[in-house]
Amino acid sequence: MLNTPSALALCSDAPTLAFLGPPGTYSHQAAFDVFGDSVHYVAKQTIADVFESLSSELPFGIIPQENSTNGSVIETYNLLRCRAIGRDSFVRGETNMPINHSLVVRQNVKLEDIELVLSHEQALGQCRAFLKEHVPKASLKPTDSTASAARALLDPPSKGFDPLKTAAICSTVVTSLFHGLEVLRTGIQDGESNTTRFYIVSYGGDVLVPWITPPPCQKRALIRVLPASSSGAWDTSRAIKAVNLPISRIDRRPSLCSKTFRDVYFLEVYAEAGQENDVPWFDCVNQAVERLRQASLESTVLGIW
Ligand SMILES: O=C(O)C(=O)C[C@]1(C(=O)O)C=C[C@@H](O)C=C1
Repeated sequence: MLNTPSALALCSDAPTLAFLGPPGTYSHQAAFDVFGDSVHYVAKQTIADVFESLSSELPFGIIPQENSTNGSVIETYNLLRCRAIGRDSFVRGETNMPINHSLVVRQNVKLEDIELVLSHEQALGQCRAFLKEHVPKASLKPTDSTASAARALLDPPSKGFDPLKTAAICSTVVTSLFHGLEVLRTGIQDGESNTTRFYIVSYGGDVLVPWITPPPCQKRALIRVLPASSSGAWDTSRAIKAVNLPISRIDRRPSLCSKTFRDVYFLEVYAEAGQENDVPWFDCVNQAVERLRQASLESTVLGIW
């Protein structure tokens, strides 16, 4: 659980880590579980800002990747298309966190007053059934993060909505960080075991990640694959055959190139239990990349961990 005052006790040479802010987001809590007092936390406004801020001065970041109820975090996969990922910045690890959402309001606001619900689009998607049943007439408005939704409730009404008729979906932690808010309902997520997986990213592939407890070596890799511009239609089975490693997930996003439906694919691969020690994992992944190249598929390793 997040424990913000301890951040003050950091030694000055601790590295910095960017997270989706403001303080009190789930990204902040997930990072704190993994890094505790071993990093300085730097809040960023959007997930894109987390990626874009990575540099030798701000070498670490945490980004939400997938939720067990609502699926892939689209914003993250859109950013993983960027050339700088796999060249300057890399995925270095992962962490899972159970997500328990609350409906938070300004003090004394009642459920029947609510006409608008603010939150990150992932959180809105994870609470669909609750919203339909309890505030069916309320409009839903996506915000940069769950904690920024809560903070907006403290803004004056001039911001385009009335905070006395608005609720935020966020963690209960925000009520101890922003005064004047209270929890109306808790445990409002649809999935029984609502969990979000986060990627830990770093600027440069070699910089030592300051885990408080180093995770066991997982032998995973994320590979971005794009059909070569000269090749014909994309054939998923060709890529799967060429990779020839177990694939735990495949994501697909528009590549934004001029050729219609020439999408970019993200393959997360892993080492089969028992086969880990035959060939070093790093070599296995590079051999897969070479096979993809031979199959006319342009690929980039976005991370090996
Ligand atoms: O808005 C936050 O609190 C976040 O950290 C982002 C995020 C996400 O994008 O998935 C993280 C965990 C929850 O799934 C909801 C929102």
